[in-house]
Amino acid sequence: MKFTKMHGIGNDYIYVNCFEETVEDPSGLAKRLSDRHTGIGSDGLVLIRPSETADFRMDMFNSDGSQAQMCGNAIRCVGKYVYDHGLTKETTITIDTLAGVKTLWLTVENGKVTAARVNMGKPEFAPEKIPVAAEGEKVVDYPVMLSGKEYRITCVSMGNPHAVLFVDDVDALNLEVLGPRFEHHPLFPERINTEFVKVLDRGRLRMRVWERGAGETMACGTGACASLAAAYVNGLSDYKAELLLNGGSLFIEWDEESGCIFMTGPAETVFTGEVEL
Ligand SMILES: N[C@H](CCC[C@H](N)C(=O)O)C(=O)O
Repeated sequence: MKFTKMHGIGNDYIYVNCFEETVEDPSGLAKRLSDRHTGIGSDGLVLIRPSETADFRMDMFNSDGSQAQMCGNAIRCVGKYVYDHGLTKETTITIDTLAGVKTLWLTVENGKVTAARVNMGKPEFAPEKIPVAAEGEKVVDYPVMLSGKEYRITCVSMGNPHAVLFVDDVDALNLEVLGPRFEHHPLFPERINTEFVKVLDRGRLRMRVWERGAGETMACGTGACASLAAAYVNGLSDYKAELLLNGGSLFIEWDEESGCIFMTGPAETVFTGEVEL
């Protein structure tokens, strides 16, 4: 099977062009090929497929084999892949996902896509739609006991579930310990992506993330959107901010008129290859 390795500020995936390849068991393949010793090495697997309702379809699987509704860094790379490989000549395209159809505006330099702006849709705060097993209209600045310590979380869905915490020093956190405790907490029936955010100022947020099904990644596009939304509703940021992630920056803006969040960031190709299945 042919594949292309791509990343969005270090959040790296294996991309398969399903116009040419057939993938029988994407969940099992994601687990096998994501291994950074016995596989190709990645945060997961992304299938680029035809769509009846949009220009293309993206299906995304974490490195543990679980399928996610949406992936911000991956959708920018899908936009890059389809343009660079001549599957489209358009620079405004639509990609269908389990979180609905997303619109992308591609930045082309020297004939190749270097970045994309994505309409990530509206953040969802209703607990039952995230889902979070909590009462009330929203889960904002909500106390959670974890290993004898109280944390305060704000939960948002960008199609996939997020819990955002505001902390004083993200680099001091032991995510290997803390991350799984949030990911598998009974509050989250479908598990959770957890973002740990330090507010540098109202326009700059430093973020680390423990991703559902992947562990700590270098970046998380949906998580960056959830973090901006959470910072805004907690009165900690303006409606737009630079999100400083381990792998680089994403620019996130919550458009008041449409209620949608827009994400802008780079997309890069690392290498192409073939793998024996
Ligand atoms: N781990 C996430 C999917 C990948 C999201 C992230 N890599 C992004 O860029 O949005 C989940 O299970 O919901």
